[in-house]
Amino acid sequence: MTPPVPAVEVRDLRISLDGVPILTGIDLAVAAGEWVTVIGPNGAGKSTLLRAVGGLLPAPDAVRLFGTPLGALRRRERARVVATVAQSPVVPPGMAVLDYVLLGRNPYIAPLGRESVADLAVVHEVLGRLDLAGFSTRELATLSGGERQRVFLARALAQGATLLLLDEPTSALDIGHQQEVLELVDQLRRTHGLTVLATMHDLSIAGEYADRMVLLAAGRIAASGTPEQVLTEDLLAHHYRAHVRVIPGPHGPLVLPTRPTPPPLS
Ligand SMILES: Nc1ncnc2c1ncn2[C@@H]1O[C@H](COP(=O)(O)OP(=O)(O)OP(=O)(O)O)[C@@H](O)[C@H]1O
Repeated sequence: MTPPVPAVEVRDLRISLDGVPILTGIDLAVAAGEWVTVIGPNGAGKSTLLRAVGGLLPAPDAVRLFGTPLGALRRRERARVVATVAQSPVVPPGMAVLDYVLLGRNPYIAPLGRESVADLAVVHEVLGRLDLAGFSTRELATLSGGERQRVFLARALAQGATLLLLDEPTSALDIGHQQEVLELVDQLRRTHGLTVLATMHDLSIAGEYADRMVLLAAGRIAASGTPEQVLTEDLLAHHYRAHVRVIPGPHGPLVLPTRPTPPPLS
């Protein structure tokens, strides 16, 4: 039997930016329906990896989405397959929330055409799911950081792509909204077969939702495997230079930062 085609297949990905090597020799496969979270210290290359997988950096042959090389997908085709929530998306000045989320439907609207009733229905449904219905006429720039982050996710969900790339999707959210958003993504994964490739700095939350994790350090994969295999005190101490305790939790390891013993007062 031939193995199923992965949603994401990255082979020997090398990215340099302004002549500086950022990613070197990355190999990664994400199965359809899987949730993989990339962790790693600041500057490790996590966002760069997501941008390359999303087609926002040139990697036409090193990345395949559902078996098709990125370079063979036209922009509109690509947008129906993969939706990205960037770390700090551009906020168009003066744009209302509803119009911004409607941008997610562009891959389905003919050039110079108008959105259909079905497009608007998708947008309203997504706004409702993300607790944003009351914000639809508000100017996006006036929302709080957390409200805006939910709008960015809403736009990606309205895109109807089967692969979601989430770069720090919950960094501005309070713990209630963090759980709400991640539970929604997980629910969509189960009901709609979404595949998720995410980056996160909150390691305990990352481990609770991911099937597999990848630890990126200095542009290379330093470890990958289940959350239990990657979230170890030794790996985190080595790559983050952090003092942590890792204890078993009900849905994955819990990573607790612990202060190093302070020197005695002289
Ligand atoms: N245009 C550029 N020219 C040179 N270096 C760049 C450029 N863009 C990004 N970099 C560098 O690439 C490295 C990886 O950046 P990236 O944003 O992918 O890291 P990250 O792991 O997502 O970090 P963080 O956790 O801080 O968000 C960083 O050292 C960054 O300074």
